Amino acid sequence: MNRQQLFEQIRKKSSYLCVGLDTDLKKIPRHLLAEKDPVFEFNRQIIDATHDFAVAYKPNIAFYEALGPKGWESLQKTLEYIPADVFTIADAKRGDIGNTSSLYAQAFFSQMRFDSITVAPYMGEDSVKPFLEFAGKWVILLAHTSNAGASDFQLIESANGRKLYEEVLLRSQQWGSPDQLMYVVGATQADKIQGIRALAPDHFFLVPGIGAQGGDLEATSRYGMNKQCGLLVNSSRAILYASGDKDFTTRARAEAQQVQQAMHHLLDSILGK
Ligand SMILES: O=c1ccn([C@@H]2O[C@H](COP(=O)(O)O)[C@@H](O)[C@H]2O)c(=O)[nH]1
Repeated sequence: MNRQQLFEQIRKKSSYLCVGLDTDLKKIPRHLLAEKDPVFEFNRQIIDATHDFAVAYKPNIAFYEALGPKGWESLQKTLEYIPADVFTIADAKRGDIGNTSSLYAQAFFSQMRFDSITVAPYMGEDSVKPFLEFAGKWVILLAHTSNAGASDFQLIESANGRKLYEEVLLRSQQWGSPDQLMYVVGATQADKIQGIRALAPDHFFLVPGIGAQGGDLEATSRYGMNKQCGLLVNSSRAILYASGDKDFTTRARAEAQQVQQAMHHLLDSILGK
């Protein structure tokens, strides 16, 4: 899916919601554990309940890897089940020396056919480039993350006065265009988003941190939106585990719809109808 198509989906659904598929066997409703593949069954029902409010799904790969071969199988089945007009993100945070990165890219883009993958930028250009060589695919580089530890390294200032995350944003723009590169920018420190948008005016941002982490959707949107929206705002636990019982799909749907409604108003008020 290219940038224009992504924007068209955002306009069509009046939503820039990404539902995070962080499917945890300890948290899904008990009755699903009797299914042959409880993880896929949970995801299938969540996708059915939310896809009209979501423009992206983001399985966090850790939740599947942790289950061994069965987890990879559930992931593949989930990916195949996601409707073709919905953007897919492998939240894998990969990145290694070039030849290894090439194989990670092959795994997620050729074998598994995700639209995009999250990549850690800290091994530098040669670790990111192999992902960018896949035509039609997206790299989502970690820039300013939503966790408390983001300040440990990302806020360190170099001699030129730039913080590390600013350096990531500026340098990486020489490696790929806004048609293939997005950035992870956490919603938990909305005060930073305006400055980040100034450094990367045209790129999409994947924004985790609303919902369970308490980030601010309104401030994120007001400071972070560009003329093509430029935001995919993720919520995982708040939607997936809105109920741990048999009504989990109804509650997940209501939660996703509530976020979509807020996004609908924000899109209208920031971008116009
Ligand atoms: O900076 C980051 C980068 C990635 N994540 C991931 O997003 C989701 C958030 O889940 P919630 O349940 O909505 O808090 C999860 O997969 C994280 O690993 C992030 O939170 N922050």
